[in-house]
Amino acid sequence: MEKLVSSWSDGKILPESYIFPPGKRPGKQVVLLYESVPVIDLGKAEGDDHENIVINHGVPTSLMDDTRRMFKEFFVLPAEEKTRFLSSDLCQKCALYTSNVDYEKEEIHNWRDSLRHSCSALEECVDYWPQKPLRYGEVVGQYTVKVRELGSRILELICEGLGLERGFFAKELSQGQVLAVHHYPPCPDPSLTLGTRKHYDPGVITILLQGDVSGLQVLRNGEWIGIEAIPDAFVVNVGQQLQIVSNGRLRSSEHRAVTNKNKARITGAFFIEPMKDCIVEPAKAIVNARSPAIYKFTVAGCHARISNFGSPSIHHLQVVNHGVSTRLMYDTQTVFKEFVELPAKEKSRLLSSDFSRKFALFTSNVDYDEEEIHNWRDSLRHICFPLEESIQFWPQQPTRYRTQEPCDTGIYCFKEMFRGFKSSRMEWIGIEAIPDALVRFIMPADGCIVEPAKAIVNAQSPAIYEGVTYMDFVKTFRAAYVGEIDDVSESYTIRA
Ligand SMILES: O=C(O)CCC(=O)C(=O)O
Ligand SMILES: [Fe+2]
Repeated sequence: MEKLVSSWSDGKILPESYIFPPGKRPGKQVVLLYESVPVIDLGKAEGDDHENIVINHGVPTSLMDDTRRMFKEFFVLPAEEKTRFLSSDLCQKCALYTSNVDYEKEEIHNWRDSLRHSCSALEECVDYWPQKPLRYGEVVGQYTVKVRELGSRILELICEGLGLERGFFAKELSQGQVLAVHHYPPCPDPSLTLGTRKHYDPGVITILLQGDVSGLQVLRNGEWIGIEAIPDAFVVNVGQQLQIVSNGRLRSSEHRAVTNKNKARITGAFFIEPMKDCIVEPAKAIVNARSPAIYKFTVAGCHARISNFGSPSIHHLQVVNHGVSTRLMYDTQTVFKEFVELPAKEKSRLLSSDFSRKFALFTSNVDYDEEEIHNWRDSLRHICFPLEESIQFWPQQPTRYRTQEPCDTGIYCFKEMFRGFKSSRMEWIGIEAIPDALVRFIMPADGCIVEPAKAIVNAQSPAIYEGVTYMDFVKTFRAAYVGEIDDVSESYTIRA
């Protein structure tokens, strides 16, 4: 067993075995902090998938502080006190190791030491935990009980969101509970190494206590984004086995931890996992003919990677807990309905098959005259962005259609829901209202070049499509629509 980083590092030398290859290093660039990690306020119970920051979580701040103190006191103990826990066998009830348990096999090491112990059932494990500092068992014991309660509440919310019966996760799917305490000593050059290399958490959920030093980063759209350390908050990660159980509706995201030049960072990751041998599979209640299972079952103990039936890409998402009030959604539908019920004369003034207009009411499709068979629908389509400029082109009847007051308007919700897109390249936003359905499109601005994102294209994964201006893309799209060409994406595929 190699020595702990903290027992040999003087903070000045970074051995070669810790230097990651160029493409895997964090580099020197400043990583943006994630501005909008969804915050679950358990006073209000809202959230979404991936990472969430949880506040009002019911774990007393004093207990969080005491726990962090215990972690710190453990790691500053003299080396000989810690030696007896050294082990790379994760089946041990308590193991202290450096980098990873497969230190011997890995080429490059993580700049960290970790203490990992099981927490369930507490009475059975606590005696195996460190005896020093003296209050470790008492304080960390209480902490794990509270975090476990928090985990149960979050899992109940997830049940509700997924439409599963209460208590779905309460038994074997969440009986495994493990705490990993990571110590990242100050590192001579954080740009060259990693504290925790990129990975997905394998379990159901992870409740991470980041403390007061940031370092956690998540991969979003090919870019690493930092999650700010808020001492009183937890970061909750969706694990890969929850991704399976939710049949892909909740997604686990790749993350890593970077090191810090001046400060030691100590974090506590509480993993809620299925019991070994428990069968993990898409929940039967959410799998049906329209939404078939996309994952095979796997046995928890053997779980290494998600086994996937088909393509891992998401084509459609259903969003719940989206922040648009039910009242507002209902009002929106009512306003559409009122529009549809207006006398034909009133609406005929608005008929147009010209999509370049800011507003068009049409039947079937804009190319009605050319198509052989029509769709059984009438549609209203108008631009929504920027709202202030486009709203004047919208229907004047019913009068509420244009209202911008929050809460009793038909359209305000979209402004709320898509606020975030204002600064992006996705400028052209249209909506189509069909009596019973509403479709909102978010599209690039006309001149915008649409191409594979540079950050995800590289030698191993070269671009498979060439870039195209959005305007040209629309022309090809229409040609495919009327059957002049077969497939839009084919037109832009780069041939070897
Ligand atoms: O220490 C951190 O910030 C992340 C730790 C982590 O991702 C893990 O233990 O799975
Ligand atoms: Fe993790």
